Amino acid sequence: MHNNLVGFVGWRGMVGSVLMERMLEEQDFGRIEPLFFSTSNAGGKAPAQARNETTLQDAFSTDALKRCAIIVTTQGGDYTQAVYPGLRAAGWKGHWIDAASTLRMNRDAVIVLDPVNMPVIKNALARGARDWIGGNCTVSCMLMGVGALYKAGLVEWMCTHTYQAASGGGAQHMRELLTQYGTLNAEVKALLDDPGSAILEIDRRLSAKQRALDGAETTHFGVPLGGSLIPWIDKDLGNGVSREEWKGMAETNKILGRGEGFDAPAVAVDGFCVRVGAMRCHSQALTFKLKKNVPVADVEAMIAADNPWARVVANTREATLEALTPVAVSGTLGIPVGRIRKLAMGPEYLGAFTIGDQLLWGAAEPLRRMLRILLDA
Ligand SMILES: NC(=O)C1=CN([C@@H]2O[C@H](COP(=O)(O)OP(=O)(O)OC[C@H]3O[C@@H](n4cnc5c(N)ncnc54)[C@H](OP(=O)(O)O)[C@@H]3O)[C@@H](O)[C@H]2O)C=CC1
Ligand SMILES: N[C@@H](CC(=O)OP(=O)(O)O)C(=O)O
Repeated sequence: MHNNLVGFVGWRGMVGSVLMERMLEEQDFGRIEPLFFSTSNAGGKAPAQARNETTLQDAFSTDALKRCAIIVTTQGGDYTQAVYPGLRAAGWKGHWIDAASTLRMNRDAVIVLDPVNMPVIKNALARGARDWIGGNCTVSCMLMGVGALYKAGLVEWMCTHTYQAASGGGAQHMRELLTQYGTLNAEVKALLDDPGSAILEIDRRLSAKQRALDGAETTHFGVPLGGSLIPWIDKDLGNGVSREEWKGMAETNKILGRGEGFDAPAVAVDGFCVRVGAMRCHSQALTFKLKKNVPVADVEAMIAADNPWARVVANTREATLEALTPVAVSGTLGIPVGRIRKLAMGPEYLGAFTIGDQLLWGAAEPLRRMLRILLDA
């Protein structure tokens, strides 16, 4: 095993491309010798970041993968399932950093989000852990925003209702959403151009077109998302809960070092996960039952002080429209938390709204930072 050889699988995909961009911005490639893999073009030319290893390696070759001290994969769960068990069975003892959910709940795997769970990561490093998995995008973005309340032990339970972007499904889903918007616009364009046209006629035609969108325009979402929403994300667990909703509680607690396998009891987290027509930011409306009545100003101060990316947005209309929308957040590492206020149910009930770019903190950034942690260890 070559000491600073870091393998990258999935680097040209959507999450992988965001990871490459961030690594270039942070000059991470100066610390490593990258080895680029491909599932479709082994033997081809590696990207410009390659230095000595300029040929794409076969991502299914255990021998090629075994050369790496660290493997970072953003290729997806099917790839992890196909390759990881055989690689470990072949005796590979390197570090595996992965965006996919496949290994997340394995006993020995750590869900990495170091601004929130550095102690959990350090403990795992000390006991020789080697599997470092990025969390679900909604969970990671939420904890980057309001992790301070969990760290302070203030949360009795949390209910989250999400507004998740098309990008969570992948690049093809983003394209499909935009295609739908285009088709719908074209359907009513002439009426829109005529200021005297009747809005109910526009609405009637639009609804008819949405219902009539052909299969080619709903291949990925299954139904129209443009001008609509889909209150189900990921698999049906068969008990009325979607897999995305199940991850909310399972992953939040695992990231925080609570629940099964840890000494601290789990915090109840539940709610509904909804796909909306946003591009790459996941938004969430949060309801907390706090263990005690904490003044809003104290909550705001804790969130603002927790990490350099969480930002409190004043609970005013003007500030909300300026800073608390997917459009304002997209492509940035900032995690705004706004609409912070006490709810009518009582002084322990707190509401908040938070947004995160699900390709940055939701996917690529925790992996990039875990690589740095391993390089610094
Ligand atoms: N999308 C998301 O929001 C999140 C995704 N993840 C995880 O990351 C995994 C990868 O997601 P994502 O990046 O969206 O997947 P992509 O579909 O964008 O990329 C996955 C792979 O597809 C291959 N590919 C085929 N055609 C193309 C093309 N035209 N352009 C680029 N790549 C192409 C590439 O492999 P090759 O180069 O080998 O051909 C690439 O690495 C997911 O399966 C999931 O496990 C995790 C969190 C969030
Ligand atoms: N399921 C998320 C995206 C994702 O990839 O999540 P996970 O990494 O938990 O499978 C979404 O659709 O928005």
